Amino acid sequence: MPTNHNRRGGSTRQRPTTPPLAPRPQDGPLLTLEVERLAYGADAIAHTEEGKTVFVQGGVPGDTVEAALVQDGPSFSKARVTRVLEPSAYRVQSPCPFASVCGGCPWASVSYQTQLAAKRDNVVDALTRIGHFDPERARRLVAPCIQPGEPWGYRNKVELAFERRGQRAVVGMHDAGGTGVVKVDRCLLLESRYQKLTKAVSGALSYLANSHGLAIDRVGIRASRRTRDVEVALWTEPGPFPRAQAAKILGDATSATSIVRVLTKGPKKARRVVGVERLSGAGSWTELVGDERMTVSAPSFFQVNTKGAEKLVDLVLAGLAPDESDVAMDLYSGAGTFTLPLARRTSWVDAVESYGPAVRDLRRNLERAGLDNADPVGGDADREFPDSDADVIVVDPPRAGLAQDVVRKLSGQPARAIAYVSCDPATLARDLARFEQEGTYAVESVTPVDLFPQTFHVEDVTILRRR
Ligand SMILES: C[S@@+](CC[C@H](N)C(=O)[O-])C[C@H]1O[C@@H](n2cnc3c(N)ncnc32)[C@H](O)[C@@H]1O
Repeated sequence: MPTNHNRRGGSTRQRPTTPPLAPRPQDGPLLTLEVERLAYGADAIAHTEEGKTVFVQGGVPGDTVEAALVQDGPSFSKARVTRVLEPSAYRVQSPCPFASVCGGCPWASVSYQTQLAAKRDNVVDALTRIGHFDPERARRLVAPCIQPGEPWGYRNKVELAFERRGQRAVVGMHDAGGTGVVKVDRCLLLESRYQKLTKAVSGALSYLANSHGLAIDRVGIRASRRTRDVEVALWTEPGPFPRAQAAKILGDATSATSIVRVLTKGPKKARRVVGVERLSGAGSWTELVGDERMTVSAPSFFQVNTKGAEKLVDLVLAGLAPDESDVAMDLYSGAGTFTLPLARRTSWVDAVESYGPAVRDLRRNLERAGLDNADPVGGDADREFPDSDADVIVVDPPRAGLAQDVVRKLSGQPARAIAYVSCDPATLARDLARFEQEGTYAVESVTPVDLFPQTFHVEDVTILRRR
């Protein structure tokens, strides 16, 4: 019996038509599995008769499937659904014809209400297992997962992978197995008016790459329905590059308002950005988040779900209730998603962000908004920890979470409350346990927000209140 889904929603009873994936020559033996639940990851979980855990790609809780073994380790195995023998009531037909081959939407066949319930369960599970919170308290702390917008067409950004196959170049999405690239005609995760941009960019770049033999690491596309800005960013190593041709071909294919080249150096897994070249148009991309106008350069972080970002801002402001006499702190500020709303509501904001271009974006965004009561500092949040007493604090670190020293320094602050925005339940759970050990702040609430429907990812806003 699946544990982490609910039974709401008539649409959950539709039968799947996504074609099952036939066994491949490299696959192992076929297993018959009953899929139990969704974990924090792309695959669902089942067990063999002997009790061994199997991570099942393409499985939906409640399904009985035939699955090909693709990896058999000592403590767990991995398998891939080749046939759905008895579909779960929570299996839906994905509207995307590429869902079974593209790696972008591993939960596309899971009903949306089941996705929301599983995300909350995964956060409760992380707090209990990793943060060692009492299970009953963890369940009380974690709110139901909020749906900020539509479960499809929510993204303002997609990334395309680039693969050379002999003389040809293929530009598309990473495949579901994570080993290759699949071409997709349209990506249903993008805002509806921009879904065909993937095909346009892929076609233009395949042509350019074939005729110029150029290599590209990846391609970022950002598109805003609100400002109508479209940016195409080509990530490449420094060196000769057909700049004018790239600008012309991509411009004709996409009508982009900005085309840039992001220059990177270093080993594949640890590439460093060493510069951004404007090939045509604005050289940056602008989105509206609530009342704020946010301009970001291609390598700067920006939430991919604009309505979701607005929900995060609402939750942070509701939890902190800042007022005009307050001093605020915004660590890991990026281009200012939280800095600007805080600056409008408080007397002063100390912002810290390690990535240079994002600090420049933040300065520009503040200046354009006419806000001069914020101090954006470039550097590591620990080393550049503001030398001020804050009344309210926002932290929004990357996946790795907070350094232990940052938790210690935050715990020495006199603030009324801290809003911790997190994209990783495991590091969030670890850090919340550390906060409670420090003893100054107690976790008041954890609210999951679904910024990434059709995937296992979840964003959380935690409010820590001074004891
Ligand atoms: C999840 S993003 C949040 C950005 C911003 N709050 C927003 O909502 O757009 C995390 C940010 O932390 C920055 N960052 C990463 N490591 C950092 C560090 N050690 N100190 C300060 N900032 C860091 C990243 O460059 C990125 O902009």
